Amino acid sequence: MELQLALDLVNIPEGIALVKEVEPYIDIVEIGTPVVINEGLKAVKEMKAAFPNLKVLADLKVMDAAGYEVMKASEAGADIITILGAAEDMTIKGAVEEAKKQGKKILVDMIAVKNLEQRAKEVDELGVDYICVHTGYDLQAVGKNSFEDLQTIKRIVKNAKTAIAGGIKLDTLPEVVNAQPDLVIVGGGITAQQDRRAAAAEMQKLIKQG
Ligand SMILES: O=C([C@H](O)CO)[C@H](O)[C@H](O)COP(=O)(O)O
Repeated sequence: MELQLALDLVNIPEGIALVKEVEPYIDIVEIGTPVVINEGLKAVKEMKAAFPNLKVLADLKVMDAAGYEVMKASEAGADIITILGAAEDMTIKGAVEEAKKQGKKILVDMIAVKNLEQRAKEVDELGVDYICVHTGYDLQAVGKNSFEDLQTIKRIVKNAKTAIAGGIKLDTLPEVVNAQPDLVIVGGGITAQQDRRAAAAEMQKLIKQG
């Protein structure tokens, strides 16, 4: 099980400073969608240059023209690129094909997918690397989480690795770890804590024990 730190509400220097605090405890650093919108793929490039030993995920949430977007993110240094599960099959196939060419991985974000069982099965057959259940900020705000959805994809997915994102905190991490995803994605559960290093260290401990 791996731990991914999601950076969403920072600029590039703040992001780099934050990763410096928690580097020993994380496996992957995510350049979140808001950071990509504000800073572009330069954020991926600078993060990879600052931390060549960490995997960098570009949270592009690709919906169309995946071959081109995956190529650009790969050129910037991303190791993993996200695409939406709601995208057309041919878009997801395009992403997988380009990622293979570039030696990169594709994570499918199942945010807002209505028939999770059916879509997870379909997407799994398209050869993606990760399938991620995700409760976005808007549904977190009304008290939702993806813990049940994680059980669902653990049952359905046969080939891809499983991942979970959205509002995971230290007190809810044990429930997540119990379900044994391959990847746990945490943003505010680390970045919004007073002692980020301690939060990340504790999370890594729970994940490695699990
Ligand atoms: O993907 C995310 C969200 O859609 C904003 O881009 C976050 O990175 C993801 O939800 C993890 O962040 P937290 O919910 O703060 O843990």
